[in-house]
Amino acid sequence: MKTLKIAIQKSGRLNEKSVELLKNCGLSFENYKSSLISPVSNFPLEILFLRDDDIPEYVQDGIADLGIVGENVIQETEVKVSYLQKLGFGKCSLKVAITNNSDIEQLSDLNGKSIATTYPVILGKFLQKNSIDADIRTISGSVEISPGLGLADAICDLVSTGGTLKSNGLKAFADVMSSEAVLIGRKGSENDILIQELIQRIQSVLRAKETKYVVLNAPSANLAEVLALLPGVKSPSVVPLAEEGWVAVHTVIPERDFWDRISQLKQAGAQGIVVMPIEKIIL
Ligand SMILES: Nc1ncnc2c1ncn2[C@@H]1O[C@H](COP(=O)(O)OP(=O)(O)OP(=O)(O)O)[C@@H](O)[C@H]1O
Ligand SMILES: O=P(O)(O)OC[C@H]1O[C@H](OP(=O)(O)OP(=O)(O)O)[C@H](O)[C@@H]1O
Ligand SMILES: [Mg+2]
Repeated sequence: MKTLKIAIQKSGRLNEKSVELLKNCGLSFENYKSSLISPVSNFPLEILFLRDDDIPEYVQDGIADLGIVGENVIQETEVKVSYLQKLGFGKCSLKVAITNNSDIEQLSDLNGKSIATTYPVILGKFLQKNSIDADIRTISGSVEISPGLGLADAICDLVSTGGTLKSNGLKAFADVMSSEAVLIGRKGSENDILIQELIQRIQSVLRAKETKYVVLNAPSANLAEVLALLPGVKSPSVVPLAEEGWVAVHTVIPERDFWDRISQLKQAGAQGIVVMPIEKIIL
């Protein structure tokens, strides 16, 4: 039987979440820091642990069938791969940032300036699109210190909390792209049966992450009002309680409108609300 290969980051921002996602998909493997390849014992899959920069090309060239990597790295390496699934972690933005005391006020002020980055390809396209003629200084890391060292007038780097910019006396100036981790495959690989199975497992984990299993008690007289607040996977389950005139309602509700709903439910007479995490939702 064919064995798939999936490339994930060996260490760094995406490693832990990538391993966690695969484990949550029911895949059983050892995550030795020293080994660069790990077989999955209960699915025809091998996991390759790589530098994230190499993952898009490995997938494009068929050395790995699948990869988990940030969209920023895919765009920078200009590979031709299929985006199979956004994964909801590793969220960040690529931004141009300037020093707090900079005289740069609008995009056109970047003309003639130097910008340090580890993303010369994406930045080059952004500058071209905005008809800006600036000098791109490609460096391999610690980009945020370059204006302080007099190496560049501005930087283009990844930002999430903004803490690194702030601690280096910089402020965000322009958004270049937003990014998150994605599952990629070779062009056409989405038709492969094993890959489809893996995507389905990943989707069931992601769906479950976005939702909570809620059990609550409510007076039967208020049931209609409570049910109107609870869209279930299909329809909420209603179970009579031992105490006359009360029911227990079981349902699945999206995390994003969770708190809103909880307060509305309480107003509608719901009590003893228990919220539980869900491992998988298979549709
Ligand atoms: N501050 C951040 N918050 C959230 N996600 C981030 C952040 N910084 C980077 N990322 C995402 O995580 C990916 C990996 O970041 P990391 O800093 O570990 O990369 P790296 O140092 O290039 O790692 P490698 O050693 O594998 O080359 C980035 O390409 C980006 O998609
Ligand atoms: O906005 P913040 O939350 O401060 O995050 C931004 C920082 O995160 C990334 O680096 P990382 O910490 O991954 O280290 P690296 O530069 O060694 O890759 C990025 O290159 C920024 O420096
Ligand atoms: Mg890298």
